[in-house]
Amino acid sequence: MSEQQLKQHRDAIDRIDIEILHLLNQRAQHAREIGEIKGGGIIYRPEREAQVLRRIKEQNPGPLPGESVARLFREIMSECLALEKPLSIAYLGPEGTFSQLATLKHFGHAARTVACSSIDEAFRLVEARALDYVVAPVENSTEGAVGRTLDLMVSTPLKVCGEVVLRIHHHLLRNSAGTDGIRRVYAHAQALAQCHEWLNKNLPADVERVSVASNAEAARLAAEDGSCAAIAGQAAAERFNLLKLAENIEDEPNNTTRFLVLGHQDVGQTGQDKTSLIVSAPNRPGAVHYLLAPIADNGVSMTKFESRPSRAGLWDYVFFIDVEGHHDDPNVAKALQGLMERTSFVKVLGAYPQAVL
Ligand SMILES: O=C(O)C(=O)C[C@]1(C(=O)O)C=C[C@@H](O)C=C1
Repeated sequence: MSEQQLKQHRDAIDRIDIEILHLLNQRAQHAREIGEIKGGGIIYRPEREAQVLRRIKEQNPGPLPGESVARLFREIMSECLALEKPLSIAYLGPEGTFSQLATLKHFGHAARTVACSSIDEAFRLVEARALDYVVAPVENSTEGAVGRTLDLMVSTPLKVCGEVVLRIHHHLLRNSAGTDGIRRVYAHAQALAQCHEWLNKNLPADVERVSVASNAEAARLAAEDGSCAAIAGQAAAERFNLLKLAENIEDEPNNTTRFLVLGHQDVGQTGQDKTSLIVSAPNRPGAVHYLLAPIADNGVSMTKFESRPSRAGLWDYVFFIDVEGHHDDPNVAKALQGLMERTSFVKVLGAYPQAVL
């Protein structure tokens, strides 16, 4: 390519950048005015955000991939929303955990993310309205349910208003190159379990595996001691300036964690929603089958079914159910009505848009 052709393209990019800049600010101005119309009411509108992102993906002419343009618009909306009112989001800290990554993926980088020392504390701060929303891990594709989040959902007055699905990649991290001299590997218990096969194959048997409270804590410990390594994600590697000795060491390549976003609001329909609920059933043969019949009878698909012992009575169970659709969609509303006629305890946790990113 000649110098002259290069210059032509760069001149075009310069012009386009200024156009984008003006358009972005026009967009921000509209958001600011919407903020005034809302007048101190609820600023964050998950249903509208999902519609904006879906529309961008559908209408994207390329060559940029749909996922990439959606990510860019995620950040644009995050900045526009912050002009209306900056949001504060509680997550299970410390900084650099997958929970923080999930929070940023869902709310964008203009949101203020607040690291909490436990999932309980994160819920409590939002329940007390000290922070606006909480992002809590609820299930992992290899490790299953996150029990503490499920237990908190039974009693919280908060409502589910969104979901985030995050691909989990684990790396082996150290403060110097090479695996020689590693005596110990720190990781969260779930990360140790998710990388079990890889560790068996790639590290000597006498390397001690020590579970700690979070992957970020593991990275912090490895940063301090050259004879230790950590298993953690990209964010923790960056935060503690560690080298990646091996990337993507999780045994299951499709390892994903699903998080729920909880706040104080009901979310409207978008046409591609989920509803989460908790029901109880007595410990009797056929009880669950009888209870769930209205879901199938109304053509509603169930995307999750998780049982946990109820704390109320010995051997009674509560069931965490996700169905496709919004509780105001006619078929879902009928299914819920049927459920309520068959059990004494149904708690609708919320209806929210299916994850877009
Ligand atoms: O449409 C709104 O209600 C807005 O406030 C605008 C906007 C956006 O930037 O598109 C910003 C924040 C909301 O969560 C949804 C959308």
